[in-house]
Amino acid sequence: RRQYFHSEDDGEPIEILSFDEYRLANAQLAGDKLTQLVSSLYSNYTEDALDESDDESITNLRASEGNDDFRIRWLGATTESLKMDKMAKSSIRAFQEISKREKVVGLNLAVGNLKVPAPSCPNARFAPCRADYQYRTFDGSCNNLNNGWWGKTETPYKRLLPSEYDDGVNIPRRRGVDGTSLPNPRLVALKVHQSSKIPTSDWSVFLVYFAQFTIHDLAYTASTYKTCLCSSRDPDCNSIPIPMEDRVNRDQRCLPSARSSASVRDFNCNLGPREQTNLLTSWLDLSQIYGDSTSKSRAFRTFKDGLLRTSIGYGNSVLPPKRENSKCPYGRRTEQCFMTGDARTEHNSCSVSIHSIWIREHNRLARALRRLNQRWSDEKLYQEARRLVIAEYQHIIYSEFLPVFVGERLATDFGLLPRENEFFVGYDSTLYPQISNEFVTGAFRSVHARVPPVHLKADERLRVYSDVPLMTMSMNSSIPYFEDVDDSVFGSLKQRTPAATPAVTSALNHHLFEGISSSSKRSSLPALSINRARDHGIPSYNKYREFCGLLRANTFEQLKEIPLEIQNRLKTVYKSPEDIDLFTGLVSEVPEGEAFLGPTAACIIGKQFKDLKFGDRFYYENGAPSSMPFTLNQLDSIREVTMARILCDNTELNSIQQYPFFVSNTQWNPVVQCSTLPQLDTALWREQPSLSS
Ligand code: HEM
Repeated sequence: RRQYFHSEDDGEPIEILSFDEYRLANAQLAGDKLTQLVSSLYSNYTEDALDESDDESITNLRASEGNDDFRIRWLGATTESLKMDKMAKSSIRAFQEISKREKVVGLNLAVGNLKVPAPSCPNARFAPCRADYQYRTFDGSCNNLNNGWWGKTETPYKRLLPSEYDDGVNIPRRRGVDGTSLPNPRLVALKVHQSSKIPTSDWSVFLVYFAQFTIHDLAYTASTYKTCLCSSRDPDCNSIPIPMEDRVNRDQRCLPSARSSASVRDFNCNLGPREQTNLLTSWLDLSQIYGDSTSKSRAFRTFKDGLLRTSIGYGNSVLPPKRENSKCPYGRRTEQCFMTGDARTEHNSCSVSIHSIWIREHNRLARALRRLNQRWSDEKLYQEARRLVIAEYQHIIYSEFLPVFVGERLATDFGLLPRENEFFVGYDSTLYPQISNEFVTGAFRSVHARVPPVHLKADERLRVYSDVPLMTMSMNSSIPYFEDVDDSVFGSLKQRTPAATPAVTSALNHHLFEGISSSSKRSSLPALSINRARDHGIPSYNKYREFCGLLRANTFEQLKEIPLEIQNRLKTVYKSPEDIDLFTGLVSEVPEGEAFLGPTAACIIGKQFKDLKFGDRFYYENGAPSSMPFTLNQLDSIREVTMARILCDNTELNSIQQYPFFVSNTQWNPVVQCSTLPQLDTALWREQPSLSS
């Protein structure tokens, strides 16, 4: 049985009873009495939560940002996510109140079958779905016709393992197995994630930025939207004190960090410990391009011939539309920036370019469809081009990206590889498709350890002409207007990623946000990631080893997937393998065979992409009538599309290596002429005249 500590009473660990165990132990409360008690208390608290008028954070948010939804999103909070935060915190307070009243210290009412009473239950406010609507909704709702909110924006993450908060429900994980404090996250960043000279690999840096592009489609964790000073006692602040050993940060007292916003467990009204909200849709649906609400999607459209809005950047390159009359998210130069479905796109020039390439692909296909189907309306052209671009993107994810990222063996075991012919028949409407908390706070973040310190730039003939330090090419929204961003993608095709080690490059480990943050002098990305997972109550790495079929280690020596030298580094900060933080453990592993990531990260990611394939009614290979399938001929043609072809069709490249996720070599990844690569046969989308016309 797990042991927890009460927030007010840091002394003795207490045992947590599940709801059913509690019922058994307290016969006088058997039956409905306890449920009634919860309901009445909960209603008191949530009535408060639903009253928006006194909601300070929502008012502040609107006051500071006006009605600029794009900027508000960038800040990591929305009106909905802040409302949910309030409601979830009310439910946590109700648990604490009940546990106090019943004088059962540590009773975990969060475990069991207690329900949020209507009307507070989010599902009670959710409109029914239309089964006959043939396209994906923008906010991801109604993909699953029985559970319309699954995969929708602003819904909770799921978990692979139960949360472990310090008090069982809310306070960040902060103690190890022996009850003493876990190591300071910044100390772990210094001792384990210290950068050193790292060998390179055959994977290209393009793989790293394609991964980032994917996460900008899948997950963005809602924040409590607090400005945290080092002296702040706000429970939403969870800043990291500076350890004595930290010479870089002698001029500041902490690395400020606000907690992620709280969420209830799900929309079916089940109560539970604190969860976190994903602001984005769970689906692989290019929501970062098309927007994740109907209103946002409209801001990206020209409403003519199905085209997306664009702007022209340096060297005549086609970029996302410009942001008018609004503050830019990042930058030392903030006079010009643009508008995307996910403002994190503006993180660096490589992701700006990848983003623009998919917008160009949409417009390329919309024009081709228009040539074939003169009578199609703007709406039809837009939706059909959107459906087709999402299909190409999903095909690249499942046929090229995942076999490299998680390895061919795991991709096969999880059933991720596309079929060679015929339709896919595995759609499972009972599969819960939410992004998992572990995927976003641990596994996908492990790519931070593969970001190189400098970035190559190359011309369209793939000739490298300069290298740029990471921090110069990132966090500057105006870059696309004074340099050709596509050169960053060309450079990334030529550049090798650092090999898999726990080292995180100095720009991210020691100089994050330097010169651009108003609340701190600088920060540390691995320290923030470790701290974030504790904020989310994510259990230790060792438990995920077991979850993924690896040995749960009793000693550091049993961590066979981690090299001896790294085991020794881990021992300098952790007292037990049971305490190792998820991010730190994942990046310490050596990848198996051909995989880019270690076995535990690959397992968490493989499982997620399985859910996103088998649980997505609109998955491009799905042949069921309810998915509005492509014809088999169209599907075969989509299966010909490759990452290389997309890059050729939408940039100035005339030649490229066959597999862009690897740097080129003469044996199995030669540079080939674009014209030799297979191409989508758009003629298959010519609408046949119906018999009646
Ligand atoms: C190139 C430089 C990069 C910078 C400066 C950067 C910076 C950041 C920052 C500041 C956070 C939030 C940390 C927190 O407070 O929890 C974050 C989160 C994250 N980053 Fe990066 N990152 C970079 C590259 C990447 C890449 C290449 C990937 C590829 C997969 C990636 C994946 C993620 C993920 C999955 C999260 C969590 C997102 C969320 O929970 O909303 N990042 N990154």
